[in-house]
Amino acid sequence: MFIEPSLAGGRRGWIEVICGSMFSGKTEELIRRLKRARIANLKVEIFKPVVDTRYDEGSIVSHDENKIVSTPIENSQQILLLAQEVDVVGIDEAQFFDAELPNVCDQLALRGIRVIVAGLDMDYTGKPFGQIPFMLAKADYITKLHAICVRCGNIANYSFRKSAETETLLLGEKDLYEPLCRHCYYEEKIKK
Ligand SMILES: Nc1ncnc2c1ncn2[C@@H]1O[C@H](COP(=O)(O)OP(=O)(O)O)[C@@H](O)[C@H]1O
Ligand SMILES: Cc1cn([C@H]2C[C@H](O)[C@@H](COP(=O)(O)O)O2)c(=O)[nH]c1=O
Ligand SMILES: [Zn+2]
Repeated sequence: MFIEPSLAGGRRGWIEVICGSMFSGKTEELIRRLKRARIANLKVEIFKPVVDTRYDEGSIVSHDENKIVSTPIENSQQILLLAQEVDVVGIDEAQFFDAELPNVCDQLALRGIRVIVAGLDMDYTGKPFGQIPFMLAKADYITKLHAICVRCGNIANYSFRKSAETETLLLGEKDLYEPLCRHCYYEEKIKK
């Protein structure tokens, strides 16, 4: 389990990245860290891309319906304007943000802000997703989570798309995606 670094020795910003497949617990872990920051009386702001309209427009919501209020934004630069006087910034579904995201997170960390970014590390084809690989390169702390493979029960790091659509951005849940281990993922891919 991730334990917050000590703030002793003055205020220093840093970047945490939580990555993994769908259903691996990224949103739950993000919410857990943000709630603990609030318990510590830190000022927290939470952002998600406006394209993610699943569940609730004004909150981030986990697959188990654990939720926390967030601000939907069009682009990553808006975070710089909206995150004034805050101690902690949380960003969910970060794979959907634009190419400025790593730079924005660097600037926030330089302001002394703790930045916690959660997102899918791979898209449905198994390729690195959006800015997440760049965020992993910049991160001070990385947590990779795993779901459970719905075919064999091993740990899953792939998000298998069940439908034939080929666009990268396709919002969905269990209707469209299932978490699979490497072995089961490639077995399914061959069948397609
Ligand atoms: N195959 C699965 N493996 C693990 N968790 C699953 C699975 N299917 C459903 N879940 C549920 O999803 C929850 C994680 O949801 P969430 O934090 O929203 O994940 P993520 O943001 O990574 O998609 C788990 O606590 C569990 O209750
Ligand atoms: C793999 C993959 C996923 N998506 C979409 C599907 C969901 O709406 C989100 C991921 O949500 P989660 O909190 O990680 O479960 O992303 C996509 O658009 N394209 C993909 O390749
Ligand atoms: Zn499997």
